[in-house]
Amino acid sequence: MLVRPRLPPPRPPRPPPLYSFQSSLAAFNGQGSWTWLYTTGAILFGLLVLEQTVYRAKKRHLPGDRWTIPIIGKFADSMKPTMEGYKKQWDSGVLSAISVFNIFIVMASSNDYARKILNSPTYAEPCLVHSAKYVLLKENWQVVFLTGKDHVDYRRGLNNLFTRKAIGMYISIQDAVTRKHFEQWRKDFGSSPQPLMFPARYLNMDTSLRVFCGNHIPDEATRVISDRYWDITVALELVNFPIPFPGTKIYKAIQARKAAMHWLTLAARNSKIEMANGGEPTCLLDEWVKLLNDPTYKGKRDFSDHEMALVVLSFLFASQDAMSSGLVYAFQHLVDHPEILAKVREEQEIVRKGNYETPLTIDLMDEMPYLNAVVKESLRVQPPVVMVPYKATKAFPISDDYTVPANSMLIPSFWNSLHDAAVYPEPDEFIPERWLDPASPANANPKNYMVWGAGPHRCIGVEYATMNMMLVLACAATMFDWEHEITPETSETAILPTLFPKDHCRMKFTPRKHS
Ligand code: HEM
Repeated sequence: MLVRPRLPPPRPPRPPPLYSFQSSLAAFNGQGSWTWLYTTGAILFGLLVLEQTVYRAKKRHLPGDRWTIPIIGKFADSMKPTMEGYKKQWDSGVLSAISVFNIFIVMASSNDYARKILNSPTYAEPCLVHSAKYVLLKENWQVVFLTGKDHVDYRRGLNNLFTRKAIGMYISIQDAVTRKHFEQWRKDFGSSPQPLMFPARYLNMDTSLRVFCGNHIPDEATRVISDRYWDITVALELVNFPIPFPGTKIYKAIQARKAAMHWLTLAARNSKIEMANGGEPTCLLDEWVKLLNDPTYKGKRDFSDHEMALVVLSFLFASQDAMSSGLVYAFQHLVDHPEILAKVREEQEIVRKGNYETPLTIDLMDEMPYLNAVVKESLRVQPPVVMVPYKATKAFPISDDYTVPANSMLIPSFWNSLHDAAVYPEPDEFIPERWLDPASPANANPKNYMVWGAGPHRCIGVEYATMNMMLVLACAATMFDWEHEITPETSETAILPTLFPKDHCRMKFTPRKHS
């Protein structure tokens, strides 16, 4: 008998796969694939045309590339900025346009336009690079980096920390810290030229921390914060990998900020305890706590330890790189102009009468107009901060024929103001004498001197920074003979984004013998 094999029941038909590589490949050979390709291509093309159209509509007649590089714009240039590149941009027009990752940027290079941006708080406010909110903490924007009336009120309170009386106290701290560092410099720089940049940065950090926090933090803290602060500096470059993955610059900067905030918060707490116990102020935090405890003080309110630490952190952020740049270039200008260094020493001799061990005071500093002119001129020739980023909060009619579109970045730059030959004849030359004649074009045009910015956000630390630079130079001029090793990179500029000589200024200091 023939037995028929039993057939399995028929399978239900398989549902079509959601995605099949084979079927896609096959489809590519069919009609639908071309439609898909054409559509995608058309969308991409449309987006690229839209990008160019928007760029050109915003740029209008301003100088700048006629077409922007798709998506990235001038990203490559902003990764490796050079002074030559900046100068080319500034000289291309008083207002000029660029685009980076579709952020439309208007650069203002004339004195009038730079000042107009800084003095138009209803249209423009300071903005920081993307990484800043990670590095300096988001809540800093609620308490320190304010704008408008909130900023004016907050700043009024902080101005009390930079009165002449307070600066007088800070000078004695600056003097002691500087002399301590010079003992070390004697050993480190004595035998052969060494790069000055990092020792100058450490000196500045140590001085600032002692001025701000006094003895409320231990010595080890100033070293830790100083060493790790470099991670913050490099993370605040114009362009950085935007997400703080472990190992990225922003990640390292966040760790550095956490270390700094730990010590700064402790300092605020210690200062409050000491002032509550009747102590006399010996640093900026003490001055502040004492002011807040004064029942007649109008700006009285509670400041948490954390908020006070944030303020000190923002002072460090605003001062550390700029002060270090200013100081390194001041050394370089003076050592390269021995006749000017000789005049600084002559003035020191007259004012201090050979008594170089006695600490400097604010009254003695008042008697050093030549040294003051040296600092002013050095900062003019090589300004630490050449531009500051602002943002147009609404359409900003900056000139009769151009309105900056809302949300554009606006970058007032100071270089051309500070190198204007009509105000500073021989603008690239280091000539402190131009500040000594009250009728000189330099003194007659104070609005050109944009080293400290202008308007409501003008630097709060002008006197503090000037005094500190004068003090360091006064001590170094009298304690050491200086030598400078010129290298092929001496006259090249590193943009970090404050300016430094590319070779970090190689100096030798040997103890000076006084007759
Ligand atoms: C050579 C050293 C320095 C230079 C060249 C410098 C330059 C500047 C510039 C250009 C601005 C921006 C101004 C604007 O937007 O109009 C600024 C703001 C500021 N600077 Fe300085 N600065 C220096 C040192 C310091 C020091 C020592 C401190 C702190 C003690 C400090 C604290 C600040 C603060 C808090 C701001 C923001 C002010 C605000 O938004 O109201 N700076 N500085």
